Amino acid sequence: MLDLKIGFIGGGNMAASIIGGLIASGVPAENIWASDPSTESLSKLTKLGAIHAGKDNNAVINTVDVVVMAVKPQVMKTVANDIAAAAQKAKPLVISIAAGITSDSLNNWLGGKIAIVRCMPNTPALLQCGATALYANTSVSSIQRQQAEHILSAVGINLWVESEAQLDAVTALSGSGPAYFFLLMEAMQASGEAMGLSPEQSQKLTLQTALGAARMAVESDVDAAELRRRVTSPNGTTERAIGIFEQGGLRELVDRALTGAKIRSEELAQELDS
Ligand SMILES: NC(=O)C1=CN([C@@H]2O[C@H](COP(=O)(O)OP(=O)(O)OC[C@H]3O[C@@H](n4cnc5c(N)ncnc54)[C@H](O)[C@@H]3O)[C@@H](O)[C@H]2O)C=CC1
Ligand SMILES: O=C(O)[C@@H]1CCC=N1
Repeated sequence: MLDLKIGFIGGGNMAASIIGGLIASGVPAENIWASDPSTESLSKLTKLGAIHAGKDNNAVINTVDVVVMAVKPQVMKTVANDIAAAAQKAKPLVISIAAGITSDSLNNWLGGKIAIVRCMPNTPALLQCGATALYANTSVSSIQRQQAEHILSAVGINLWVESEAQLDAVTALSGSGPAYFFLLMEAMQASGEAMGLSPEQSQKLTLQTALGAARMAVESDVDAAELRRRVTSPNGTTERAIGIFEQGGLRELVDRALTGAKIRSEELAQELDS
């Protein structure tokens, strides 16, 4: 795996995170290629290590075993069409991290019969603390599955889904998910301030509470519901707050919000396919 030549088309935030994670996990920088028209993106990438960074997407395809497509969904079709001839010749494993682009669309834009792993990471990948779900089309071999896992595991945990449609649920849950926790943090901070704490105090207490709760939920051998019950003393303060959340329909609201995100993910796939 250390000899694998890995390329990135599009060298923005997500690509930089994955490249940073790969180098931190021991992948030699000289085995990494990246292309991006932006001089600013390229200079950020070269600061991560001595990777081969340039502006020619086709040069990357012609060189690597695995290419990560890390451009915005809206430009994916143009970029894929531009590299299709080279991809047909070189037949690399193509990993797409773009939201809403189906493996069928990308395969068609690349000229067909391409091994494609479509995945949905999330922004905590920036801290190598991401959660990624992966889906492989039928052209992907078991060795290529391992290569995709190797690359995405550099930025956090990953798991496979067997149906591509499940990626819409993943997008709604973990792709967009960090924003839901940030929203709750914003609301808790505002409430702390309204109750008389300074903005600094409220922010500090909110953020450490979020971090502590997340670590407990991940590291404990009991589930979130049990951890919640353990904070909730009979007739105490937590019970009052949880009761108000439940009466306000928090669970139903969360379900409606995530279902809305899933439907939007399905719509995006149709819009981007046209
Ligand atoms: N931000 C998020 O929460 C998540 C983003 N993604 C996906 O990751 C992908 C990349 O997103 P970011 O890194 O946040 O975007 P970004 O804007 O930071 O990076 C995109 C890069 O593509 C480059 N680019 C533009 N045209 C190009 C071309 N013709 N050839 C090569 N490179 C080109 C841009 O110069 C830029 O550096 C997107 O498809 C997005 O859907 C996936 C999961 C989560
Ligand atoms: O909001 C979005 O559409 C993208 C997909 C997952 C996170 N950001």
